[in-house]
Amino acid sequence: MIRVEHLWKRFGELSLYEDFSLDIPEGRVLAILGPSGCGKTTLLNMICGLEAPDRGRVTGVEGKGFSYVFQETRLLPWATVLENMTFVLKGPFGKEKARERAMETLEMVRLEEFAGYKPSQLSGGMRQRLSLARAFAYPAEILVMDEPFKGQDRGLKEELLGHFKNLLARDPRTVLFVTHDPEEADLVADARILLEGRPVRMMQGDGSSASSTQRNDELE
Ligand SMILES: Nc1ncnc2c1ncn2[C@@H]1O[C@H](COP(=O)(O)OP(=O)(O)OP(=O)(O)O)[C@@H](O)[C@H]1O
Repeated sequence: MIRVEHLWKRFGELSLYEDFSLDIPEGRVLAILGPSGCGKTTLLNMICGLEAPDRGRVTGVEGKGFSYVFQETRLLPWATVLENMTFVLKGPFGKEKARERAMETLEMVRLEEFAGYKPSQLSGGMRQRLSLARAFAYPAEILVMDEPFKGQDRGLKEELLGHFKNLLARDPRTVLFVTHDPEEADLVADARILLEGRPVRMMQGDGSSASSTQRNDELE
C-alpha cells in the first residue's frame, strides 16, 4: 500500500494541499481526475519524491523504482528506436538482456520493424507507443502516466489504451494515471479519484466532497 499521509503544500500565497491523505493499493491502476491546475501533477510529484511536501509524508514507495509516460514523449531525438529502449534498460539488465527485452517489448507494440528508425521518422502515435514500451520494459514497481494520451484522436487513443493493457498484463504494476478524460479512466482504471478545490479535496463518485483527512474507503 502506498500511503499519502497528511500532506501540506503551499506555493507562495496558494495553499494547495492541507492535510491531504490517500491510500493507493498496489498492483492496480488508479485514475486521478480533475480540472486543469487543480493539483494533479503536484500530487504525483510528491508521491514520486520529485517535490517535497511542506508537511506530511508518503510511505510505501521507499526503494521502489518509478517509470514515466508523459504527453510529450521525451525520447532521445539522436538515438534510434532500439537505442531509446536500451539506453534505460542497460543499467538494470546488462547489454545483451536489455536488447532482448527491448525487442520483445517493441514487438508487443508492433514497432519491431522500426527499431533502426529515429523518433523524427515515426508518427506521433508510434512515438507514444515507443514511450509506453520503454516505460513498461523498465523494471519499475510504479508507473506514472501524466495525461499520456491528451490531444490524440479517439481511434488512436483506443489503440494506445489497448497496447497499455497488453503491456500491463505482461508486467503488472501500480499505475498512477492522470487524465482529464473520464472515459479513458473507465477503460483502464481499477479505481478513480477526482481532485477539486482550494485546498484540494477528494470528491467521491457521487459528487459529494470528502474531507481530505478522510481516507478513501473506495480504494481499500
Ligand atoms: N513550482 C510551482 N510554483 C508555483 N506554483 C506552482 C508550482 N507548481 C504548481 N503550481 C501551482 O499549483 C497549482 C496546481 O498545479 P498542477 O500542475 O499540480 O495542476 P494540474 O492539475 O496537474 O494541472 P494540469 O491538468 O493543467 O496539468 C496551479 O495553480 C499551479 O500554478
